[in-house]
Amino acid sequence: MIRFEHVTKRYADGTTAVDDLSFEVAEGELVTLVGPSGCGKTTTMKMVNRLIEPSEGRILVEGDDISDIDPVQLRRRIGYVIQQVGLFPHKTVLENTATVPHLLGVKRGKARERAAELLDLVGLDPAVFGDRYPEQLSGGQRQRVGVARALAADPPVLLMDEPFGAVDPVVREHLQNEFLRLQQAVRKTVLFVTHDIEEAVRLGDRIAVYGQGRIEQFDTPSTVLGAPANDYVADFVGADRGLKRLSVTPIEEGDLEQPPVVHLDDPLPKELDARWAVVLDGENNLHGWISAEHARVESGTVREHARRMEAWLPVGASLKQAFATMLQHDAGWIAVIDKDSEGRFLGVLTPARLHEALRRSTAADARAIARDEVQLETVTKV
Ligand SMILES: Nc1ncnc2c1ncn2[C@@H]1O[C@H](COP(=O)(O)OP(=O)(O)OP(=O)(O)O)[C@@H](O)[C@H]1O
Repeated sequence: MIRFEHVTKRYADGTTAVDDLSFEVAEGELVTLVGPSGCGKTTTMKMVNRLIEPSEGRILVEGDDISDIDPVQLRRRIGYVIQQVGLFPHKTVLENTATVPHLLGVKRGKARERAAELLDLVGLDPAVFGDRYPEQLSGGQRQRVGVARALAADPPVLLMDEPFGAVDPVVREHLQNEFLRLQQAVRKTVLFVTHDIEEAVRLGDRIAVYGQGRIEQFDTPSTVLGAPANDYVADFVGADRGLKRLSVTPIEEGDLEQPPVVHLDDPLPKELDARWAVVLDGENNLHGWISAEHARVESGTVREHARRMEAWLPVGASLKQAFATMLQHDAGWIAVIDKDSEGRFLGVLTPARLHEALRRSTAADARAIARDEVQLETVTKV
């Protein structure tokens, strides 16, 4: 847990970089700090590991006031990943990763074993990359070593300052996805600084949108995109926030349409009240589809004429993935299957249903906010 209580940072020249900041990152939560250049994100982050001391207020890490902890001790409890990874150029990848545990007193052999595990975890085969030097890696690979090294001491808290800022957009997205997968496994308490709203939305359990030294909104990605707290946030998240919102809204079962369904061993259906039917196997798993026109003029069983269905997703995938899948396969609809089974068919998502799902989620957030406001007012009156 990281907790800011009324923290202000004034630099010697009078600049107030952070002004009366209070918020909390819960245990195992990933909070992204996002905002324009110079708004105080890095200052916020560096106060957590005492690279910068606050002028006022206090910060707690795992319940302890950090001003009571020796900075060196403190930094051992906190992993730190920055854009310019700062790997030791004369040490191999494995040595770089094993350095911190070794400093903490772990025996060399054990530290190297742990380092190899971590490299594996961040997607670098230690047998291939372990003995290379940093200059023999791509930018994306160096960032992965940076993440592995930050995790090496198994710190409960991770600070990440634009860790994927220096790589191209494709590698960046790849690293983000890998990092999300990793975070599911290790569940660290993470404070992640970025100036890229897309990145903030994709990674954060919650997002803090910064104005000048202050948080303008602190909420889940879908609420920030669907119901920006004020004009500043609306402007910052962009006029295309509806599109961004697609990526944080999951497909739910209630969004799906139920088209006609036939089974592989059925005779070809002669009457269908749609232009196509979904084809399922004996266990109601998705097999493919068949067009009504084709079924009417041909003979035999469904199995002989069914076409494979490539455009499908598990329930819970994002509406953005749904949209991309439709475009990729030039499909007017996509099949949605159960995520825990072998592919049990649940229904289909059409463009109209996708649009409804998007409106449903925007409306739900707007209602939730209205309810909060009502409750706050009631409390104030009492
Ligand atoms: N040592 C310093 N002395 C004086 N002012 C500083 C110092 N360090 C930062 N600032 C100022 O404090 C403000 C916040 O800086 P900070 O680095 O926290 O912003 P940021 O949001 O991380 O920006 P960026 O995205 O550009 O890294 C800026 O106006 C900056 O110029």
